[in-house]
Parts: sequence; structure tokens; C-alpha cells
Amino acid sequence: MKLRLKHKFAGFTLDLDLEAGSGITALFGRSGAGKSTIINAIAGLLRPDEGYLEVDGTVLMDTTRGLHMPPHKRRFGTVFQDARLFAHLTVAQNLDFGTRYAPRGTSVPRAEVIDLLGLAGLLDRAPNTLSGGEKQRTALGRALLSAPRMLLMDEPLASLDSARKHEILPYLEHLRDGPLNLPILYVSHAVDEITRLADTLIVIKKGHIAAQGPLRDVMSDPAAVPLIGVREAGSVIEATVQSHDADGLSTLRLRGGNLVLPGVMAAVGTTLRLRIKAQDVMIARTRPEGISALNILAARIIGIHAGAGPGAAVTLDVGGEQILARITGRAVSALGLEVGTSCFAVLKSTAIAQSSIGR
Ligand SMILES: Nc1ncnc2c1ncn2[C@@H]1O[C@H](COP(=O)(O)OP(=O)(O)OP(=O)(O)O)[C@@H](O)[C@H]1O
Repeated sequence: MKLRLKHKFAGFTLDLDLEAGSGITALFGRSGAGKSTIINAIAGLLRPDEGYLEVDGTVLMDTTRGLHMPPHKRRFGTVFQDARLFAHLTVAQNLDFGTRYAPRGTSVPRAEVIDLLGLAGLLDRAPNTLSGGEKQRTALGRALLSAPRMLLMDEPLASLDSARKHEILPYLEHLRDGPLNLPILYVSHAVDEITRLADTLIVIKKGHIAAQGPLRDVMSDPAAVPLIGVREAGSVIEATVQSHDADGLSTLRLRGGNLVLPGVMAAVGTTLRLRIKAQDVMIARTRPEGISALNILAARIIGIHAGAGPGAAVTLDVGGEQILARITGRAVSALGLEVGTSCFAVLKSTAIAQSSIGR
């Protein structure tokens, strides 16, 4: 789905062309970058001084022509930070409300949505008896049942505590990978959430697109480090669980070797995505010995990007997989690192947090 969006307010302008295929397209950016305004503008909830919105060649809004398609006709399903359920209706009745908005001739199988979101046991409950995660699942179900052309989600997990967040993430992964094939535009400022969920990443800065592309490409692009934030930046790689070992560690196979990590819950054979923060990767010219770090991967340097400060982002090729390391410029000089240098990436087992492991 292609969107062309331009909205002008006093003191703030949104101007972007974005493309979102099926799966999750994450909108990421600093506070005030314009992420929520983009969601509200697409949904039709704003009255800008000047505004234009085109979706797959159809103009939904053009203030120069006095055109402003109302929100319910735009066919976008919305889920916000607060679930915004109808308090006087049960979960089932809230879901009915979604169905009522589905355009004639379209329908999303209700049983499938209830099953996908685990709502079967909650249907008779009132919203004030639900946990935060259950409320969000209901809001998501209601949005899905309106048969939207796209789902707009604005920080849907931001008001949940960490346990509730981890309870709902698998539902979002199933929605992403499931049969509904719905494009989802997903706003979050949490990098761990985005690296778990997104297929495509769009970084917003001051109402414009600063970077966009497949999640793994943007995350491993050294130029994107300042946009993501130096502490959060890092590559996303795929690895397959090979064994769960007797000492509580698990061995994962990636293209360029094995990783040994704690706390991996997935079954042997499962392919997972892992975020490896650039600041957790060290580089050695020769294979280190007598070192406690269990993960030592043979690598070759394919890019060095000096930062504005003392840091440098080094892109490593590890068996065809790109891993980003953030080290100091001083270390780059001291080790004589250049593009083409063969080296070793060194990673502590505990460097990859449970929140950085997704399906
Ligand atoms: N109706 C409006 N009139 C004028 N300025 C607006 C209007 N709506 C939003 N803005 C401005 O747009 C900018 C972006 O705000 P927005 O809430 O979209 O950012 P955000 O990226 O979602 O931030 P956060 O992560 O903090 O929610 C802000 O400077 C805000 O003041």
C-alpha cells in the first residue's frame, strides 16, 4: 500500500511518501518527530491548515478541493495506547461494533479473530474487569473485524507493564505472520519492540522520513546509528535453535557460526530473530584465548563509519550476515582496522536480553 501524506499545521509539517506491504511497518522516531500525528492524519482525526492524503492512487483528503473523507469511510482500523473500548458494552459487543463498520461485501471471520487473539474466554466480560493486555487484545479484535485496508497502531503496548507486554507480543507476531495478510503501520519508540515485530522500518525525523527499508537493512546501516540512538542501535539477525544444553544455555546456529545464549525458550529447530546491540560487540584482530566470552565469530570488515564523537560504527560480515559493532575511533586506529580486514566479533552470552529475541 502506498501513501502520500502532507499535512501542514502552524509550526509543524508532515511530508512523506510511504510504502507498507503486508506485515508490520514500524514508524520509529524521537519524541515529537511526528509519529502519532501521522497515524491521526491517516485515520482522518485531524484538521490541518493544509492537508493532502492519497492511498494507492485514491485521494482521501485534499484541502485545496475541500475534500475530507470522514474517518469511518477511510477504512483504517486503529488501536491506540489506551484501548478506548466502550465501557458499557461487553467484549463481544465491542467486537460487534467493529463488524458493524465493515463495508458491505467484506468480512473478517469472527471466530478466526477470537481464536487469533485468545478472546474466547473473555466475551462476556466488561472492559473494567479486563487487564491492560486483555483490553488491547479486544481493541485489536474490534479493529480487525472492521475489515480495514490497513491497521494503524499507535504505541499499543506503551501503557502495559513488562509482563503484560510480553504476554501480548506473541499475538502481534501471529497477526503479522498469519493468514489475514493485513498491512500494519505500527508506531513505537521502543527499539526492542520494533526489532521483534517489524518487517520494514521507517525512521521519522521532524515530520519527514529520515531512513526506510527492510528492518534488518536499516538496523545494520551505520548511518542509521544516530537516528536509532547509539545505545539502542544494532543489527537484527536470524538464528535457529540447535540445542538446549544441560547448564541452562542454548546453542543457536547462524550463517557464520554458533551463538551460545541463556534464556532461550523456543523449541529446537525454531528460527528466531535476535537483536545484537552494536555496543555489545567487541572486535579482535586474532582469535582471543583465555577470555570468558563464549561467542567468538570469524568476521570480515565491510564498512567503517566514523561518528560525530569518539565512536565508530563498524559493519562486519559474519558468514553473509551483517553485524554492527560500535567501538571507539581510537580502537579502529590502534588495531589498524580497514575495510577487508579479517577479524573476530566477540560477544558475551548475556549481551542478548530475552526482550531482544523474537520469532
Ligand atoms: N494540531 C496540531 N497543531 C500544531 N502542531 C501539532 C498538531 N498536532 C501535532 N503537532 C505537533 O507535531 C509534532 C509531532 O508530534 P507527535 O505527537 O506526532 O510526535 P511523536 O513522534 O508521536 O512523539 P511522541 O513519541 O512523544 O508521542 C509536535 O511538535 C506537535 O506539537
